[in-house]
Amino acid sequence: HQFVYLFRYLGDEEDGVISKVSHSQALLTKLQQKVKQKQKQILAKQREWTGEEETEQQEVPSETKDEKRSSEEHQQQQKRRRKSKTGVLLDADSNNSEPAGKKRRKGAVDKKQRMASVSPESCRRETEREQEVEESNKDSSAATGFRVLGGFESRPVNKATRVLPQWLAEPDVIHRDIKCNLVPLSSVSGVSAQLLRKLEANGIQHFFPVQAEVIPAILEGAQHGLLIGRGGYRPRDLCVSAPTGSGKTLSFVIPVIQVLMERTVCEIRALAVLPTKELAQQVYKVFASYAEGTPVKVVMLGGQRSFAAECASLSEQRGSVRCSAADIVVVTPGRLVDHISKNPGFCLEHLRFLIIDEADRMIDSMHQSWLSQVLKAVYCSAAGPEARTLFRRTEPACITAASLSPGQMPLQKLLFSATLTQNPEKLQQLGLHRPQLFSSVHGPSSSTTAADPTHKHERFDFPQGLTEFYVPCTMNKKPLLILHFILYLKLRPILCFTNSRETAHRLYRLVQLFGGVQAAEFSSRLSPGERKNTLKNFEQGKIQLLISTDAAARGIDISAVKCVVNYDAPQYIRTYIHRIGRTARAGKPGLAFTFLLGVQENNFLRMVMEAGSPGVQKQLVKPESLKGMEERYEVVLQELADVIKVDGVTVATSPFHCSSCFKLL
Ligand SMILES: Nc1ncnc2c1ncn2[C@@H]1O[C@H](COP(=O)(O)OP(=O)(O)OP(=O)(O)O)[C@@H](O)[C@H]1O
Repeated sequence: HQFVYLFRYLGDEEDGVISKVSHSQALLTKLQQKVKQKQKQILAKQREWTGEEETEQQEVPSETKDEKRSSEEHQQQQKRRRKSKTGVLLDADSNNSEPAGKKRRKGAVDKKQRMASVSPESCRRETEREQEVEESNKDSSAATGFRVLGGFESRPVNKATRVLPQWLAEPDVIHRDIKCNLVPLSSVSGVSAQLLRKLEANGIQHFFPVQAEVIPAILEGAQHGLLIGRGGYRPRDLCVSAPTGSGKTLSFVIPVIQVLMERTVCEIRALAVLPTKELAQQVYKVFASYAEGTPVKVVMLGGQRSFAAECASLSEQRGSVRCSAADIVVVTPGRLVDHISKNPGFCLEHLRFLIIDEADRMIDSMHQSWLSQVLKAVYCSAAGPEARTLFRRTEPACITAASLSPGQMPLQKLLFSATLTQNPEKLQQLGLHRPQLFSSVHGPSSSTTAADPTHKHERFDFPQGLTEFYVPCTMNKKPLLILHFILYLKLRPILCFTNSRETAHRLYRLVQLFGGVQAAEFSSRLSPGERKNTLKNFEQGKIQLLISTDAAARGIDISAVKCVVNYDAPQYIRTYIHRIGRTARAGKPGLAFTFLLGVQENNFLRMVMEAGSPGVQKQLVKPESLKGMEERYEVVLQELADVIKVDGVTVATSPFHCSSCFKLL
């Protein structure tokens, strides 16, 4: 294009030379002259920028006004072209606002900095490469009169290594093997006889490894009373990453009740935030059970009752004084924000513990800004008259002699998850104070990988008693497989996960129509009351097959679940870990099956192995094993189409969306 442009430009200009030599030769000569002129101009301008005397400029024949304009236009066009091709200017440009000399100096500095940050060997290679490019540029410049741009060949780039903060890279290790690392209750000091008796009464003879590590750490932070931590400093925030079913709940319930047992003030001093109503209900039950018989009061705010009823449950009349009826509040983020903003009686100024269970999921729900609202409510008295009271607290800042006197009521954050993120940017959103991480390791062979901060994939712990299988299948065999598991292999109760509530509902209807299995569904199609009853029935053994969305994937503790089936393969490793973690809890054995279509096999197996799974075994089900059910299945599919129509399930949102495709369910 540049050539075409220049030829056209030169062709418009008639002069006497053209009549003597051939047209093309004349054009070429003219072109070379123009290029030389341009180079001289650029050189002159560079000198001008660098403060040198402009001498050669005068030797350049002066251009007519039109030529100048055309030349400028040409430059502009070239510049635009270069920009659009490479995104950057590759040559010294007189229209550039940055002086060329300055550019050169900057380039040299950049290069120096680059050189300083790489190894001597790569330094040498880079210099050699640049010299080669320069040499070839010189040769071609001499031959053609053009400056040849270069240096576009692909070069190896030094990989950036991920460096974790020390607290994440070097955690306090929790033993993964529960059974071999049970700790006698009496070995953990600081737990009152009353709580120990309660533990024993609930069938707990030993502490699990996570409890033996975390309970003393929380108690230590409150050893010198509620006001100060060890050595007079604010206690460190704690993060706990331990496998599903390893007993994380008791590792915060016991020490928090222990610390708050001396009921010095009637105020909310612990807040446990959980992502769903069902989980909040479950944790509330554990808190309530261990707080019974102590002065500590626990209140649940999950939206099951009216807002007014929840407000009333938070305060009580003591003579003429109204005070908090709750020491510990268990809450979901939505309801928490409602109480902070609409309930004037909801006071967090005395909050000592903020427990964030399923912390990675809670970080993802940070858009609800629940944490910033909690912190605002916690530190709101700093500027008011209460600022002079014993419980004065200010926003955490640098520790100075002045900031430590008088003592402040600290707020300690306690984070728990089986899949705690290692992403420092995500964790930063929580504003952790000198965090301490407790984490389990993956066994001797892979422990170095787990601790290796440069490892590309996040690795997690899998429950020890768990055996993982995958079942290769086709879409239309999936319902038959689940029926086969229940009716012939007698694997029950089964917790079965689908990726959508529509699939959960249709599968539930199909199993119902097929008969012979007590099934139920669990998803957002159900009201909170219905979900609560369904879980209760499942726990009591009244349901053999519970077909659920990921609503039941996290935290739900039902010890009877012997088998988890991923009817739909999970998309994310975290989802997989939480789903399969509904079985093999508390060191018990459990089975997890994942139904995989041919196209899913490789990706799924890679994802699971990279996450640190000890291995997923292939489980083949012979087609003959399903033969006996096929006739009935065909009949049921016809009935199902009508049932689904009545139920009003949006067929279009489903992957099985035409009547013939119901066969694919
Ligand atoms: N020391 C113990 N001895 C016996 N059973 C225990 C002990 N600690 C906890 N458990 C039981 O282990 C089960 C799992 O505990 P918990 O629900 O706290 O696990 P978790 O680590 O929170 O799991 P998830 O990550 O799935 O939420 C519960 O039924 C609990 O009662």
